[in-house]
Amino acid sequence: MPVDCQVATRGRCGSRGGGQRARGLGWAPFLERARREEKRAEGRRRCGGPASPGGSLSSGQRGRPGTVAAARMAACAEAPELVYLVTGGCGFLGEHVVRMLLEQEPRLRELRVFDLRLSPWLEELKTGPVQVTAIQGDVTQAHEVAAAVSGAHVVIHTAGVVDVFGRVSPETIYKVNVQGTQNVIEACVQMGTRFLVHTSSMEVVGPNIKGQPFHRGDEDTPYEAVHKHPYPQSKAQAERLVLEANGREVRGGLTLVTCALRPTGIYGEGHQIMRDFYRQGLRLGGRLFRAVPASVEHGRVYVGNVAWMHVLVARELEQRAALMGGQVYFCYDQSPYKSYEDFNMEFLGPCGLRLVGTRPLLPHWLLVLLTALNTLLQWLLRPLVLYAPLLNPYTLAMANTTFTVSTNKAQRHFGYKPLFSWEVSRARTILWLQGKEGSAQ
Ligand SMILES: NC(=O)c1ccc[n+]([C@@H]2O[C@H](COP(=O)([O-])OP(=O)(O)OC[C@H]3O[C@@H](n4cnc5c(N)ncnc54)[C@H](O)[C@@H]3O)[C@@H](O)[C@H]2O)c1
Ligand SMILES: CC(C)CCC[C@@H](C)[C@H]1CC[C@H]2[C@@H]3[C@H](O)C=C4C[C@@H](O)CC[C@]4(C)[C@H]3CC[C@]12C
Repeated sequence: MPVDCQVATRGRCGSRGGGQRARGLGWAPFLERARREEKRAEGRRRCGGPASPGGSLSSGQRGRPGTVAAARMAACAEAPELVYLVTGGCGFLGEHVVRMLLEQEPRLRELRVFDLRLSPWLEELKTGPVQVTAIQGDVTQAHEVAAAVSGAHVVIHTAGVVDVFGRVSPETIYKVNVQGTQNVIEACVQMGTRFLVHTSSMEVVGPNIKGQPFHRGDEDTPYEAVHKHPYPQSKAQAERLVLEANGREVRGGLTLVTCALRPTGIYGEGHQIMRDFYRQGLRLGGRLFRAVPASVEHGRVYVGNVAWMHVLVARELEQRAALMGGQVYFCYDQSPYKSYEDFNMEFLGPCGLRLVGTRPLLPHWLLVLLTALNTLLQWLLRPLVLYAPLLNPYTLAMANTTFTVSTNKAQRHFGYKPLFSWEVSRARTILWLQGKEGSAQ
């Protein structure tokens, strides 16, 4: 249920600037409510009033950074005001999607952020021109999802359990990732919400259990997608549900338009595994030891670009429903193709760490033995303590198997171009790692 709801004092049709990051919530509630009502009325006068969820989205602003104010003005002149729901909006990716929407979607009236655990940074967003509604809820609870979806024009479903370390039971992974996604679909159908963007994963494709390489493949590259691990299995099942739901009739008689995005390994501000490697390196006296060959390429993509792609897809889904509905898109940008460890060193190096060895220090068979030992320990210790190291048979196979994408499908279908260059993505990630800057906690 909505636990809070706030509209800021600036007109929704006015310039946005960087105002979303402003702090300070010291207004008296009644004064704020009055201003809110006044602004709403003004917005309605200037923008022609809100539309129903089943109504038209009226596309148009294929916004690039810096054009938001103009786009907002233009949007207000003709478009309805939109309500977006982001599930998992307090997660690593979710936070970036939320911030990106506030910066880059000029037609936004209300942004609902739905998550199991709400983050404190949501507070600062409530001082901007868009109504940010924080909803503490669980995607496995159909009624909670339905209540959150009710009245939304677009749902961006990023919520999920991301676990390849054995921290979460397979049952929970399935319940959240598959049943949760089904609940989101059913809520859209019941509530008449037409546009659903789902965060899938490259792991829906691979690496597969045979460890076959996928070298700069695209969405049509043939690959034997066979999984045993609960996480990729659940993501594959969820993606299938989303794609199959495309074209279903929603309340009001219109059809549901769905789309799935498949990021490769995401990095950027808020990436906890990167931080874990950083801390581990510091503990080891500023060194990390190479474990996988430098020749293995592992696909990575900057979180800001993944968020940007979500925002663009959501924006373009209506106008290009016939083309984009039921489609999958890999998330890509200009991040270089490198091994998992060499890529991490792009950030950890400038933070003072060193990767020791030009070749893996331990022979592969020993690493495999270590992963087996970790699996055994995890099982033995389970009744007493959760032992979930980074290295297990699955993560070793992932790091050891070339899996990179090279595609321009998103560009062809909806004009996607990365918003952040590799240099900027790298610099922002380094600053965050050093604790100097960055939105994600
Ligand atoms: N991190 C990656 O490298 C990566 C790569 C490809 C795809 N993805 C996908 O992107 C999405 C987001 O991943 P992330 O890395 O940001 O993970 P994350 O764990 O940081 O974020 C997931 C969010 O979902 C929320 N959530 C979990 N269970 C929930 C429930 N039952 N109800 C409501 N909210 C719930 C969590 O509280 C969290 O805020 C996931 O669907 C994941 O499969 C991630
Ligand atoms: C040096 C290695 C042997 C140490 C182990 C690295 C391991 C923890 C890394 C390697 C690959 C990583 C995954 C990959 O980037 C892609 C995804 C897809 C996404 O949907 C969820 C995250 C995940 C699984 C990364 C998790 C961490 C992995 C396994």
